[in-house]
Amino acid sequence: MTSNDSLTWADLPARQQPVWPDAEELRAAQQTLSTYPPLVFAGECDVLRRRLADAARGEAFVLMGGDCAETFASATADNIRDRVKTILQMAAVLTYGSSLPVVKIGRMAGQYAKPRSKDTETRGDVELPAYRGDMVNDFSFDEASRRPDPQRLVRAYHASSATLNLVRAFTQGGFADLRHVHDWNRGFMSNKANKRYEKIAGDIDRAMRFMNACGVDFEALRRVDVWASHEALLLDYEKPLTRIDSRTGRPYGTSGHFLWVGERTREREGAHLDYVSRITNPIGVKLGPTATGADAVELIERLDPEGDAGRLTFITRMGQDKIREALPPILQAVKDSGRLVTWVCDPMHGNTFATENGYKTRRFEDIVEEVRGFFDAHAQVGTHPGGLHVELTGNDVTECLGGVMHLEDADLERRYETLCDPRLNHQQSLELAFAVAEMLAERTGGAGGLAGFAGDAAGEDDARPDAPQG
Ligand SMILES: O=C[C@H](O)[C@H](O)COP(=O)(O)O
Ligand SMILES: C=C(OP(=O)(O)O)C(=O)O
Ligand SMILES: [Mn+2]
Repeated sequence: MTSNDSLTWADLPARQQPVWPDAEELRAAQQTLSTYPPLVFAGECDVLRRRLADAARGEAFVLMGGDCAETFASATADNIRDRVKTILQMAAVLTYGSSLPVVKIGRMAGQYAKPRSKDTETRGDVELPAYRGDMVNDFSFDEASRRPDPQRLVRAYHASSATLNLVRAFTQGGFADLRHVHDWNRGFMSNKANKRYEKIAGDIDRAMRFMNACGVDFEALRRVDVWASHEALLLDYEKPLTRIDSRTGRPYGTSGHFLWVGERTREREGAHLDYVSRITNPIGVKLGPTATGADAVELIERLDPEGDAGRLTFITRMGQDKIREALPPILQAVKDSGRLVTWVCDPMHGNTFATENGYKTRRFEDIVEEVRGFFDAHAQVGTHPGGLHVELTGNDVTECLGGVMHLEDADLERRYETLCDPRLNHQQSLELAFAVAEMLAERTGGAGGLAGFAGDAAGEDDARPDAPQG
């Protein structure tokens, strides 16, 4: 990777950017970032692009998950480990159910900036700038905390670097080896979902011991790839971290392997689409219910002109009440264009609402219903449901309603810790993986173990609101 001195950027309008109070402070922070080493490397991004191409063809399934908004304070070893473990557990369940490789991507090591519905927040008679993520300002509700501070761009780099270092240590050092499938469940509060997980882990363990006895070499399992992704929202952060790959002379965003453009910043003439059109990473664009088939085809022509499978992922976030109408025509238009993209379902962002007691939340059952609508839409059109994008944590928070614990409005205040959107807790994340594994198994013919898996579920968890049809 070489410096980005040769890169020039068009001066285009960018939505959702903070108003930095001091231009000189911003310039200094960007200068600092431009001297720092890349967080990820071009060759790694290329490998991920090939994995995403597998998912586009229906030969792999993507699991992307992590906080809505990472915070500097929560970038602790325990939190990062528990999030990685949750993703590994979900991936094991999905692989078990579908017999497909799962491409594991964290919403992690860079997810520090947020688009907001309103520029300001009012409490009582005080109005202050909205919290835009730790990369911009602090959540505390006072004037000094909410002032955008460019030094936070530099802190975000260091927090991302430390997070990525730990993720790499966990996943390359043997911790993510499938032979530790039981260990990932340790330390979590005992609940129905992880009891169910234990059964699958037992099956996987037995299969591994059988294969070991047959002389299969498991060394390759020691290393697992967990990639880093975030929304490429703050261009003042992304641009100084964009570098030229010395092998190919092409620019890569080096703040994360996979970068996406959000629903609020995907306007045609804006700086965000222009930015991702210039980098070589695999990229995503969120598509909400107002997107049309023509929009999708236009995005493909602009962002993947070379027709490079795995380059472009559409992350659809329609809402469970809209997906069955909104998604099929988009899938059909893309199919008719003859182009291949990776389709990923974000069942979170179209299903957010506020409770009477004032919490922003989502219902677990709505989330499952949107994924079901996603699978049905793909079955109807004959395209591949390529993956799942969720906001989750490994902690036992109470932010989303429902699930086997039947969390209700009154439970939310117990552990509502997110600074932006409500996340699935550990148990709800596993439950979702079970539900999606079944949808995948129906599609792929599934693993031999799936019949028992569905049977177990019906017998043990008949109280589950999303009880799978055995
Ligand atoms: O994750 C993103 C949120 O949905 C987005 O930031 C909007 O949140 P808000 O409506 O609370 O501003
Ligand atoms: C803001 C987000 O999503 P969207 O752009 O789909 O609203 C998000 O992923 O946190
Ligand atoms: Mn969010």
